[in-house]
Formats: sequence, structure tokens, C-alpha cells
Amino acid sequence: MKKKITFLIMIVCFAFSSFLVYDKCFSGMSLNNVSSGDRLFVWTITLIVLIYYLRLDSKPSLVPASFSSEKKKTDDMSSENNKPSVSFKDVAGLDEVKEELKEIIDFINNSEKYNKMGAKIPRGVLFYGPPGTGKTLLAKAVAGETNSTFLYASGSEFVEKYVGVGAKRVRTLFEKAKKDAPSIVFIDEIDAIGSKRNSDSNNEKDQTLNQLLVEMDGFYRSQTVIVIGATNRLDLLDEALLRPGRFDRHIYVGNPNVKARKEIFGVHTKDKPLDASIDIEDLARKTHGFSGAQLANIANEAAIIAVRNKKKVIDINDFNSAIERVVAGLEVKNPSVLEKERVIVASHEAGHALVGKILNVDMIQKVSIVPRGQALGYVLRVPDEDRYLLTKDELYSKIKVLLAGRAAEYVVFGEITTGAKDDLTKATEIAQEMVCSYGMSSLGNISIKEQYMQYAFAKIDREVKKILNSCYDEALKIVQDNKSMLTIISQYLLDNENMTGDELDYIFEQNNPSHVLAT
Ligand SMILES: Nc1ncnc2c1ncn2[C@@H]1O[C@H](COP(=O)(O)OP(=O)(O)OP(=O)(O)O)[C@@H](O)[C@H]1O
Ligand SMILES: [Zn+2]
Repeated sequence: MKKKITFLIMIVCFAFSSFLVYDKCFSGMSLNNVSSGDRLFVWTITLIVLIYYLRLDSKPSLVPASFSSEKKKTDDMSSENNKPSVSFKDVAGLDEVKEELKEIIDFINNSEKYNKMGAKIPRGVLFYGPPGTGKTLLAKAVAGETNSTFLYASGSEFVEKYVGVGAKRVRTLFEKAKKDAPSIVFIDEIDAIGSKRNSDSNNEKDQTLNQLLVEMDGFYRSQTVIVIGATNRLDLLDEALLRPGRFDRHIYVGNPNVKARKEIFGVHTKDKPLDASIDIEDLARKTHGFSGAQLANIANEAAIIAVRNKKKVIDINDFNSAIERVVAGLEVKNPSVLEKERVIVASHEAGHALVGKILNVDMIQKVSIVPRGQALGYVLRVPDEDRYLLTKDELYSKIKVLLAGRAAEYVVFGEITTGAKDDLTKATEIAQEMVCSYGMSSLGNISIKEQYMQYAFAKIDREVKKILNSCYDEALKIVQDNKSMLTIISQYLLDNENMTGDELDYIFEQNNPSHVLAT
């Protein structure tokens, strides 16, 4: 509305300024004779209107969030009316999720059948799970399978400081969805607007959430609009949002297992020329814990690396480099690491590799002292099989391997460095989970929710420290007992920068360590 008024003002000003010029010309003067005062007047008016127009444009717009993000996500849309060309064929793995969604697809494709029976079409579906697992892709595929309009919005786009703006955006989004029905409204990061409301329910976020609830309650039967929300934190969502008739179907979308990883690699390499040396099954085994997005990224990175190396096909080395890049970050070219620091890093990484190998924690693929991302060195490890349950002993071993880098620094140099920062964070996280979620401490079989942790802080802290200290002592002992092996590994790293899992195995076979005693 405001834009229309501004446009009108612009037209009036333009007409007025034209009149001034015309008037001068009409009264026998040429344009050159228009006085500089008149010119100034005309220009001032035009300038004022222009500034006003630009300022209005920079104010929070009431255009639905979907409009902006649709533009970013047009790669897999057909030009006609935001209808995605993605189908279930493009979504690898996730068989049980697709099975569950088939019912929704039938609701949309055959809504008459359900309406006749008086059955209500489900309004909302909620995908939850870790990032990059294909939630957006699935929502697009539902739209593709049903030839529905796909409207994308991210929850954070509705968060505004001006009261009412978010709510208005929700309204506009749903108006469009109803107009273009059947449609799928996909709201990513729905927790940004859908998290639990406060008691003073008057702020902007609550209004936005209320508007979303109103919209979801307000469809007519004839309007097939399905809202798919996605979140990484189901626990944060307001109860009202999860009630029947709203987001009452919750579907977990998790990281792919080995079979799904193979299929995802299949989807993302189908148009790429692969060398015969590539065994997709082996790649799938090596990428435990990776999300679909990371696997897609690895396939793309491998292709880029192959092009960079002027190859005609993508070979296994390109894939290995791509995996390292995705896991550990960009290799730092010409790193300026001091020789003294290189020696410390070599011992630190050798400590991880040594204790990892002795305790048989995961399969070590590579140990490196080539800086990548922010790390000066790293050990690439993957479990040799998909694991869903871990024993208490296995968790202890994981912590020991994490703390072994620091233990090695202490054994070799008699002092410790800041290099163990990430290891400490990860080790502490595991120990906290053991105490608060898995009931694996002397506090007993108990699960302590985040909001109650502050009341039991001292007890939790004591238990976490107990776990970490005993693991560190154990790691220290293994490193001390196998110091000669540690020296061999770290010297190899200093000479060669990298060591493969096979080379590590070979060194162990040749040097017959005392690890049988240590374990
Ligand atoms: N199951 C899968 N099959 C094929 N490709 C996948 C799969 N999962 C993820 N991908 C790839 O990863 C990309 C990103 O996935 P997507 O955006 O759907 O994840 P998401 O779960 O919505 O992530 P986020 O929670 O971060 O928004 C997809 O465009 C696709 O290329
Ligand atoms: Zn480390």
C-alpha cells in the first residue's frame, strides 16, 4: 500500500516538474532559458522523492520470506510457478521416511477421496534431526511428487524487531500458499519462531507464532496446503505447535547408515566420470557419521580437485582429499609453523594414533601434521562399522584417545600446550553425556535435564572430573609404557608429514609394542 502511495507521489511530482519546464517553454523560452532557480526546484523535488522511495524500500518489507529464499533455491525448480522438479528418486536412503510420506502424497493427490469420507487432511508434518540430512530435499520431493507449489521460508526470516512484521509475513506467506494450492509450505529452522512462549506473551516472536497457529487452523477443506516444518531441536518447540491438527506428525530424519551412504554417493556421482579404482561401497564405509549434505559435498569437492589436477576422470585420491577437506578443512598452503611447534604437533598426533591403535578405537585412516583449517595436525578415524550402541568401556576408551595427545606432549616435553583445546571440549562433552544422559557415573541410573543441571552442578562437575582424570591417567600410562613406539611414529610424521592407517599397522607389526601389557 505504502509503495503505491509513494509511486503516486512520484507521478505527481514528475507531472509538476514537467509542467514547470513546459510552462517556461510554452511562454516562448527555450529549455536553455529555464532559470537556474527553477532547475534547482525541479531537481530538489525529484531528489526528495527519490530519497523517500529508497528509505521506504530499506524498511522491513512485508513481502513474504518465501519470496526471497525461493530465489536462492531455484536450482531445482521448474520455471513454472515454483514447482520443484525433485522427486523421491533424488532422495537416497531414508526409505522409512519416504514410506511415511507416501500417505501425505496420497492425501494431496486424492484429496477428494478423503474429503468424501469426512477425513481431515493432515495440516502439518515436522521433520526433526541433525543438519544436512535431507529435510529440505524431502519437502521439495513431496511437492515434486504431487505437482504442488513449493514455498520455502526460514524461521529466522520471520524474526523481526518491529512488532507485527513477522506475523504479517506469515499471513502473506499463507495467502500465497492458499492462492496457489495445492502447495507445500516448508518452514526451515521452525524453532526460531516456534520455541516455547514466555509468560508475558506480548512480544513480537509470540505474535508471529500465534499467527502461524491461526493460519494452520484456518484452512478450508478444499484448500490443500501442507505445512512442513524442520528443526534440529524438537524439544524446544511450543506444545501448542505440536497439538493434533497442527504439527502432529513427527518424522525423524537422521544421518544415513552405510547402505544409505552408498545410495547417496550413487545419486551424487551419477553424472560424474569415475575412475574404475573407485569402490563406492568402500567410500560409504569410510564416511560413518557423515550427513547427506557432507557426502554430496565430498562428491562435488572430489570433482573439483580432479579438474584442478587436470584429470579426465575422478579417482580415489581425489575422493580421499575431498574427505580430508570436508573433515579437517582446507589445507594451509606454505604454513609458517615453527620447527619447535612441528615437533610438538608430531608427538601430539602420534599420541592419539598410538592410544587409538592400542585401545582399538575406530579405524585410523590417516595421521597428519599438515595444517588444515585451524588444526596444526589431525588423525582421521572412522568406526569400522555403523554403531548405534556404545558400552561404557568404549566411551572411556574414546576419551582416553582424545586425551592421549596432551598426555604425549607431557611425556615427551614435560609440559602441555594449548593444542589440546578441541580434544578437551570433545572429551568433556562425552563425559557430561555419560553423567547426565547415560547414567554411567556414580550418580547412578539417572538422566538430568538441561534446565535442572544448575541445581546439581557441583555433583555433575565432580563426576565429570572423575571420568576425565581417570582417562587421562590411563592415557598417560599407555604413552609412557610405549614411549619408543611414540617416538617412531612422531619421527615418521616429521619425515613424511602423513601416515596412512596401513603404514601405522606396519610400524606396529615391525616394532612389536608392549601394548599387550598396557591394555
Ligand atoms: N538423502 C539424501 N539423498 C540425496 N542427497 C541428499 C540427501 N540428504 C542430503 N542430501 C544432499 O544434501 C543437500 C542438503 O540437504 P538439505 O538441505 O535437504 O538438508 P537439511 O536436513 O534440510 O539441512 P538443514 O537442517 O541444515 O537445513 C541436499 O541438497 C542434497 O544435495
Ligand atoms: Zn589432539
